[in-house]
Amino acid sequence: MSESAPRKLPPGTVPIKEEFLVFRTAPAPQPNDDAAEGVTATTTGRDAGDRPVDSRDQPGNGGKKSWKSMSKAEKNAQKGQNKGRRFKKERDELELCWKVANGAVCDLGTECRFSHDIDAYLAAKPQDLRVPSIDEFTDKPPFGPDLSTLVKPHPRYPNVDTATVCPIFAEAGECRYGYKCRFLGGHIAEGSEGNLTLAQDETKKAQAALTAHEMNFIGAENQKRLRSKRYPLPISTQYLRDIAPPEEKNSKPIVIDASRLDEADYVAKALEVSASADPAATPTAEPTPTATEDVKMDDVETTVEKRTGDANADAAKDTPDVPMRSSEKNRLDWKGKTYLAPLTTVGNLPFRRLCVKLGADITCGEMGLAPSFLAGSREEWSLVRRHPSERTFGVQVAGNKPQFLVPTAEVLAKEFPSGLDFVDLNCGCPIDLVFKAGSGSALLDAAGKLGRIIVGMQKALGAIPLTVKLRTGVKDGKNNAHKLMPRIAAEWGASAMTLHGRTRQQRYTRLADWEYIGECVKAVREREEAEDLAPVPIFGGGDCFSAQDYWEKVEGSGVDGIMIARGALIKPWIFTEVKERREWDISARERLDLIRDYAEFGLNHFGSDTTGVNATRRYLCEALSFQYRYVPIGLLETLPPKINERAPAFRGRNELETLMASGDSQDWVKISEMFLGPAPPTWSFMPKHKSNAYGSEEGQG
Ligand SMILES: Cc1cc2nc3c(=O)[nH]c(=O)nc-3n(C[C@H](O)[C@H](O)[C@H](O)COP(=O)(O)O)c2cc1C
Repeated sequence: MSESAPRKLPPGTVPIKEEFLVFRTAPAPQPNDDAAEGVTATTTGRDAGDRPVDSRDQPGNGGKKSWKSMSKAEKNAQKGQNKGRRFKKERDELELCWKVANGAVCDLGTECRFSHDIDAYLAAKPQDLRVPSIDEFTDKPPFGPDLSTLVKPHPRYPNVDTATVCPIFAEAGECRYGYKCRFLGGHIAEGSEGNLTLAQDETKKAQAALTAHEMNFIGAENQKRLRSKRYPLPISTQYLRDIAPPEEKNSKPIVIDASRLDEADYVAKALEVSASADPAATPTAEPTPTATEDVKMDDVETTVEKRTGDANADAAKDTPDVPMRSSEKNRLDWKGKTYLAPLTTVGNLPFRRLCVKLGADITCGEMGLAPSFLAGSREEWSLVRRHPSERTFGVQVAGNKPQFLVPTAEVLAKEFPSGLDFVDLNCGCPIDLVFKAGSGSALLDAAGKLGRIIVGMQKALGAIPLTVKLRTGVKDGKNNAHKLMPRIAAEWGASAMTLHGRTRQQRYTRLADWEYIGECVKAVREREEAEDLAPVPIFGGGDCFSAQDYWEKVEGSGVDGIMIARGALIKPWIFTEVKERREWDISARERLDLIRDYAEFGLNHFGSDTTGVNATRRYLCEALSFQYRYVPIGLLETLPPKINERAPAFRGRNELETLMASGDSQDWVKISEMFLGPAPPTWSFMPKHKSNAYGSEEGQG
């Protein structure tokens, strides 16, 4: 409770009503979004000496050393990312063979290194879980039901809860995790000998082909062909020959060399590509997700014909240096649509699915690295996965030269002619290792190369449109997007552009430059008009945090829409607000219901076995590491809320709301346990940015 209020809040503080403020008014530490995106202090050329006043300077921080009393080395160790964090894969103690787990016979027989004894496995297996319905929750501790007690244990298999519902079975009519599923009681039947068998729901299975199966699987054979450089790349080979300097053109054969993976390797490590911990991307031993490649969504089907190999063949015959016009491709009709920005780690498929449910029209996968795609990396190809609910979906690729990016585009187009609505070229990534390799935002300062990349990728993609995501420039005071963007659209033929209104050097603490975004839109439109070209969609990005903000920025700058990133991470319902042009005072229970949705989507994607449950838990905690930053708008003196304001310590309108505002990573684990059952004793969550790892010294009331 507020003991010393009223006190004047410092400028830049979230205007929380006095009755919700707790004993002190110092704002919470500014969350480090640069670290969350993967940007280090060296990227920005600034030290964290400009760290805002934070609660580590306050007494009562759990016995930890105060910020002021730390040595420089200790401060350095505290700031930025938790680089050493690792997430261990949780497994069952007794490992059951995947074939047997699915009711099949294992050809390896006694040679198989996994158990074939279902009864022994079920006896040793941790007990079933269930995702409680939202009606079982209240606003007061303990908030939800005790998941350690099974509702209706099976008479002979006491670990199996016959009252549970398996989220995968509920959607797909079958569960690919079979006996290994932690929601097994949701899909068992009694065998003739009193044994357990696996149930199937044929009606659901038929429906699921259109609504539930994820799309865009490259397949093991293609990965192998990529790895061994046997994947045919006629369009790229021709294009790279055509753009090669005259002395090289005829002398040596063009080799698309994806074996030079040192760049990709270290970048991938630095980025901690989310899929590396994604059990859905794990190989052969685990179940192959149900039929996917030939699943087509209704509306996608209509475009299939337009995107057949013929378009590719035509592209190959084109004159090499003449860009393919966006008018020759599937047009992107993006006006008035909402766009969830690509987000490494946190913009995974379950999160995108949640945002789609809440109104996001366009979604884009996490950034993947072109050399890793070409090396057939399983993790990279898992980033291409799409849920059928994603109506307009693209994948994002980063790379430093046509030799990587054009072939990657060719493989994408060949493998997923109906599974991708666009491919996005990353020209904005600020991360040191990406930038220093000449990828991401480094391309902003390499116009000639950028042109060759865009023209080549457009050709290789055939009917699939290429879009480009930019920052305003590399260095502060040296914006150059206004010069590049008209060329990207009019000269090189990209089909859409998105512009994050910051330079590479600029940190999130300074606001995006929306006036400059407006100047860039104007420059593009002038050039298009002068050359009688149809306008391509331009989306702006930066700091959008409310419906009011969205529409003011759209109207003020002339963009066709806004690509939302952190706003969606903190409040995924921002898409509903934008569409309905209202600010939503969402209740804590409504928010909890969205967390429940995320848990179910996560189990569907990452898996419902022990490994999948804990991968879901990990990504749920990653999501909560942003969502706790939401200050309920019913607590505010004035609207709209702003993303760059810092929250003073506050309490919610009830205990659940207070819990959801906790910055303590242990509380995020606690929330995950409400839906996923107790975290294993060996499991821990370390957030990406250290300000969170420090725990909730703010004392949320
Ligand atoms: C955690 C995080 C991950 C991001 N990952 C990517 C990415 O993979 N690709 C990309 O182009 N931008 C990425 N970005 C940048 C965002 O897409 C967006 O351009 C930027 O955050 C500005 O928008 P905002 O102010 O709405 O957050 C990331 C940003 C954050 C905070």
